[in-house]
Amino acid sequence: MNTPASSADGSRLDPGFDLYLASQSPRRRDLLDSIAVRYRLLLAGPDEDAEALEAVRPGDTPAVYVQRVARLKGEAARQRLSRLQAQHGVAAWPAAPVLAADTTVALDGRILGKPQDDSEALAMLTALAGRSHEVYTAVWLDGQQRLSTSRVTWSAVPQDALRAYVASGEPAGKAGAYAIQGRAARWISRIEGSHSGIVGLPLFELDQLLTSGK
Ligand SMILES: Cc1cn([C@H]2C[C@H](O)[C@@H](COP(=O)(O)OP(=O)(O)OP(=O)(O)O)O2)c(=O)[nH]c1=O
Repeated sequence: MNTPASSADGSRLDPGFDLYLASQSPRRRDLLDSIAVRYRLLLAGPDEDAEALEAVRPGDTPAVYVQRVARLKGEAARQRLSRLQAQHGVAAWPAAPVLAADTTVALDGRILGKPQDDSEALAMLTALAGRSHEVYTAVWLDGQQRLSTSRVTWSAVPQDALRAYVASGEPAGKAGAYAIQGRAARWISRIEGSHSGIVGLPLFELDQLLTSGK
């Protein structure tokens, strides 16, 4: 078969990027940029229910949950790529690995996802302040997975400061209602694990996946 993504001797041509990134998270894009991994976005269409993939099921531990969600995101993206290749051809959508990830925060084993509104964000932040919690990020690359687990310790934070933080808008769309790469950094006294994993894409584990496929 003659595919534009292959040379005459069958070896794969460089499509101009290293992988498809199946994520709308700007943090994941920034992290890939930081290690010079070239990506092309492969985003869910309006017909795909991204929220349904993230539903917590009875009995889920945070580790089981986050790995399932990363896998479901990755598998949905692979199907999306196949559809795009069938519609537009492999010249437009060349073969390349597909990357997906999911991040969740867990306090005493309880999953804290993205806050639905400001009051839920404040409740999450109030629970996290003055304590340690875990951040799990699962990274999925073409059917292979790695899990990054980190422990994050928050100092005690006055309620009015947490309220002001919620009002800043930063907690929206973030697991656990905070961003270690943002204003919340001033309250984090200690991390054990992976800073990039807490932000949303563990770069050591990603590199292991990228190099194990070579
Ligand atoms: C704990 C923490 C989370 N986060 C973010 C990373 C993720 O973007 C988000 C968790 O949501 P995810 O569902 O993992 O990702 P997403 O919905 O942003 O993007 P997509 O599903 O398209 O890949 O929380 C931070 O940016 N900083 C932090 O310190």
